[in-house]
Order: sequence, then C-alpha cells, then structure tokens
Amino acid sequence: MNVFEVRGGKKLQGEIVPQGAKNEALQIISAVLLTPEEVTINNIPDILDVNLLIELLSEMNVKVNRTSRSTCIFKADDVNIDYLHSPEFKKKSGRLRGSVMLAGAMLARYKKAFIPKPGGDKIGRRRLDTHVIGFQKLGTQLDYNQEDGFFHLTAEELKGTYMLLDEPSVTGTANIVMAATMATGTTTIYNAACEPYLQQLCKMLNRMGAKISGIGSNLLVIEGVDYLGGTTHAMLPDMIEVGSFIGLAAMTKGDITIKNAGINDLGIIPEKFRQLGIAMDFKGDDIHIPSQDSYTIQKYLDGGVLTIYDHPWPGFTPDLLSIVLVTAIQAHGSVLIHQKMFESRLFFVDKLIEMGAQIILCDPHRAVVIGLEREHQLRGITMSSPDIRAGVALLIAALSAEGKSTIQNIEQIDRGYQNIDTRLQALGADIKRVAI
Ligand SMILES: CC(=O)N[C@H]1[C@@H](OP(=O)(O)OP(=O)(O)OC[C@H]2O[C@@H](n3ccc(=O)[nH]c3=O)[C@H](O)[C@@H]2O)O[C@H](CO)[C@@H](O)[C@@H]1O
Ligand SMILES: C=C(OP(=O)(O)O)C(=O)O
Repeated sequence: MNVFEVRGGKKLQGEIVPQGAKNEALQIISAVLLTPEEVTINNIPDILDVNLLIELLSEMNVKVNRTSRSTCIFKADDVNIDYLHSPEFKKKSGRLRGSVMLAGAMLARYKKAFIPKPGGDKIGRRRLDTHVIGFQKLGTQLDYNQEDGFFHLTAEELKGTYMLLDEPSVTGTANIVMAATMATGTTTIYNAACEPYLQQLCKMLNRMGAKISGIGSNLLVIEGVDYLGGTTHAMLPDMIEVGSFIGLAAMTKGDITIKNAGINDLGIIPEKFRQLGIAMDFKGDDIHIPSQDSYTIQKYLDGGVLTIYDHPWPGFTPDLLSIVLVTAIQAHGSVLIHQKMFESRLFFVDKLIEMGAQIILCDPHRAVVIGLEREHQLRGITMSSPDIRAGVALLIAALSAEGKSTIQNIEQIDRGYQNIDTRLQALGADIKRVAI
C-alpha cells in the first residue's frame, strides 16, 4: 500500500497538460464492443479505472493492442459473452463505475448482458434505475438473480421507442444510446444527459455508422442501423483535471499554465472559479493562472452569499464541488457549497477543519466555507482519501499547508488522476509516493 507524503507551502510554477478525460474514456472504451472492426483510441488516460476496463475487455477476448500508454487498438471480433457472467468479471467490474456501460453495447450487439453491482466512488446512493428502465423500454427482459447477484438482461429484438428519462443520468444515457444504435426503428431520449463525454460518444458512434441527432442537447434521436464499423477517436482533455489544477494554483499561490485545456468544452467551469475570485487568462487553448496573493469570492447582485451547486450539464459538474470547496478555504469571503446529487461527498470536510479551515457542515449536502484570507495557513495532518475528488481536494489542501501531511488510500486518487505525484513534482511540489 502507498501513501503520499507532502510537505506543503511551496508556490507551484510551470506548465501542466491535462490527461484525456476519465469519464469519456469509460464510455468510449465500452463502445468498442459495438463492432467487430478495429477501433483506435487516442489520448487514453493511464489511470486505474480505465486500465481495469481495458483489462476486462481483454478478458472478454477482445483483442487489445496498446501501442503506447495513451493509444490502444481494440478489435471485438470474437467476444466471450460468458465471461460477463463469471465471478472474475463480477469482482473486477465491482471496482469501477464505468463497467456498467458494457451492458448497453452488449445488448446492442448480442441482445444479452449481465450487470453486477457496479463500483465507483462511495459518494452516496447510485441507482441504476434509469439504465434498466431505458433498456426495458427498448424491449429488454430483466431478471435479477438473488443467488449470483447479477441483473440478467436479454432481448429478442431491441425496438426503438420514445422515452423520457427519470433523470439525466450520465452513464445511463450512454448505456441507452449504445443499446439503441442498432435497434429497429427510431429511439427518442428526452431528458438525456449531454456532458461533453456524451457528445464525444455520440460523435464517435456516428463515425462508426450510427445515426444520432440532437448531440449536445437533452433530446437525442437515434435511428437504428444494422451495423457499426471501426473508427478512430481521441479523448478530450479531462475537464475535472483542468478544474482541479485551477484550484491547485489558487491555493498554492502558484503560477500555472494548463496547456491544451480544451477551453471550448469546459462550459461553466472557468466561470465558477472566477466567482471565487481566481484570475485566469485564456491564451489560445491554454489557461494561465497567475500567482495571486489574495482572491475574493463574489457576492450576488443583492449582496447575498454566493452558492455554488451542482447541476446536470451545462450546469456545474458535481465532480468539481470538492475542489471548489477546498479552494474557497483561503479566499476572502464566504461561499455555500451545495452538493445536490450525492449525499456522502462532503464528509471529508472534517479533515479540512482539523487542518484549520473554517467550514460549517450544515447537513450532508451543504457546507459553508468562511475564507481564511491567508491570515493563517492550514496545518499538515494525516488523512485518508475517501473518494477520487475529495482525495485530490485533500491533496491540494496538503500542498498549501504548513508542514507535513500524509495521505492514505491514494488508490482512490490513482483511479482518476494519471501519475499525479510526478506531474506535481514537475511544478515544484514536494510530494512523495511512499510504500508502507
Ligand atoms: C463514470 C462516470 O461517468 N461517472 C460520473 C457519472 O456517474 P453516474 O452516471 O453514475 O451518475 P448519474 O448521472 O447517474 O447520477 C449521479 C447521482 O446524481 C443523482 N442525480 C442525477 C441527475 C439529476 O438530475 N439529479 C440527481 O440527483 C442521481 O440520482 C445519482 O445518485 O455522472 C456523475 C454525475 O455527473 C459524476 O459524478 C460521475 O463522475
Ligand atoms: C464519481 C466519480 O467517478 P465514478 O463515477 O467513476 O465513481 C468521479 O469521477 O468523480
């Protein structure tokens, strides 16, 4: 087991390139099952969750040729469907959320899929109802087997239909879109999620021969086709990494340039950090965050305290709220952080409070951060990373703190951030990965 040992207080400086997007990669890599032809994927993030999904495909007998850490050629011309019903699949897929999206592709191509209880961050209830109801509307029979703990999904034929999703689930929409690509007739999905992850998936599917319109909106229309072929795809820069680096720069008084940040696909993200008072300039596709001694949280026009809350795209992603929260610690002013989607994602503030932050956890969904205005620094402590984003938020706190911090359970961070220790070292951070 490894921990991060961090000696904080250093001003970080330099350039950093975001990895390919984790949540996009999980959708895109699942989609390779839709065709027997070669699919080449570039800008793959070299992170635990993605590597595990690639391993699962390889164990399903998909030919996997990883020509470099960031490029992989897949060929799913002889898939072993039964592997999806094995204890090994159950165990491994339970370690990541993304594995649930193998089901949509399997249903489209083989009219058969198995879904064990998926893994992913333990950040609250994470139901699969939207996925399953969508599959059922397309004509899938569902049988939950108490003994093996799998949902068994089978269909004689998938038939296009109209559906209004209960909620714009990200992985749910991806799953239903994939299932509908080769259904008979037209599928209309209203209240669809429309994150750049999904836009990228739909564009890739269209290149493979699918007929999807409405991309980028919450109304997707999918005309079923008989066959999908091979293609090439490259992931966008990871917008959650970009947001994390903006927060990191502000908290460490750093002067950081995020290279090739994919600004056109960041939506409201830069604006939310600007509301915290963080200056940034866009130069081409790079974001430069200059060193700032202080930053002041905006108030509403009527003088009210700012609230930053999550909302389905194009609202603010829930995956950056922990980062916004930690970034507000050293600001002037106060902000209410309202995590609407997940009920267990804010408990990590206990650690920040122990480090000296002024935070009031009002309830599991809401926390008020009262900025310290850099009047005193956080203190280094030993802490454990509860989930990917809280883990990075704690890491940012540690890098800004006085003295030594130890962060345990860093596998959580490694699930989503590629070689974060070495990339931060290149910015001047004192961080070591230590085996214990
Ligand atoms: C692998 C992957 O892509 N994971 C992302 C995906 O997870 P995932 O696709 O699992 O998340 P969902 O979009 O299904 O929803 C997440 C949670 O939010 C709740 N919910 C969702 C929509 C809504 O309008 N209201 C609401 O309360 C759901 O009930 C659920 O508990 O999307 C989440 C929400 O952006 C992100 O945090 C995850 O990083
Ligand atoms: C919640 C997240 O991931 P997952 O859905 O894979 O658990 C995340 O990326 O912040």
